Amino acid sequence: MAYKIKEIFYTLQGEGTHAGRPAVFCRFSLCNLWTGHEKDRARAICQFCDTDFVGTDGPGGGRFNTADELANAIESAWPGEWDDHRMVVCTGGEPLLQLDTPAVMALKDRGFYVAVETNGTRVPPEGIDWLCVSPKAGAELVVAAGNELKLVFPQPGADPEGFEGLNFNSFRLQPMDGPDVAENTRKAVQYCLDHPRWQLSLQTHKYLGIP
Ligand SMILES: C[S@@+](CC[C@H](N)C(=O)[O-])C[C@H]1O[C@@H](n2cnc3c(N)ncnc32)[C@H](O)[C@@H]1O
Ligand SMILES: Nc1nc2[nH]cc(C(=O)O)c2c(=O)[nH]1
Ligand code: SF4
Ligand SMILES: [Mg+2]
Repeated sequence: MAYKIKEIFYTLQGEGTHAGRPAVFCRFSLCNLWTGHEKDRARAICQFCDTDFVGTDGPGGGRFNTADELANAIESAWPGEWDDHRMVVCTGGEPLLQLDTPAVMALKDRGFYVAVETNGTRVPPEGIDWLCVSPKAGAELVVAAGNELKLVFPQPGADPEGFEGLNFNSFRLQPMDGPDVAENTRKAVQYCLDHPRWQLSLQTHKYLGIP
């Protein structure tokens, strides 16, 4: 199967438990909750997306015909040394529309710790090392277990209490970026203080001005 990839780039994981860790980001094209076109945003299921995942025209992006081709491109974005620390973050768009077992295995064969950022509407393939699920109001959640549940907050129709019984090791609130980010950050801080099972996840790359 061919993989449509928007961009491949090396940066620090900005969010969640692994914030600060160097990783290659592989951003898959396509999402099942929004076309990615601004004209469709108001009627999308997920309306607050901060990401351009349309097409294959970003740095390092393209169509990769096999899992090995994709994994080779990701490997070539990792700096030459430090091979013991290889990490890839598969994101998008919605990576689980395309990421399959052959791709995960090709990455693990090359020594990568494979992390995935998903909206939780698709069953993940075997072999993922770190699964971060970010549920969206109005979208059926089919992934009820994983490493990290990272809820964009506040989201009318997706209150944190609704997810507390799921099988995750870490529960995070990430302030919704956009015009109200300052207020959303204050609300997320207060929610964590009042409900200590929840920890704050900041999008640190945005504060740092890195990709
Ligand atoms: C662009 S999404 C791609 C992966 C997947 N489709 C998902 O939604 O989890 C990557 C992460 O950014 C989060 N995100 C998207 N838009 C955001 C926003 N406006 N503010 C804060 N986080 C946002 C998502 O919830 C997800 O955790
Ligand atoms: N630095 C950085 N960290 C991230 N963590 C999750 C991201 C994403 O878009 O999925 C992201 C991103 O786009 N950049
Ligand atoms: S599910 Fe993820 S990629 Fe899709 S529109 Fe929402 S935040 Fe963006
Ligand atoms: Mg991002």
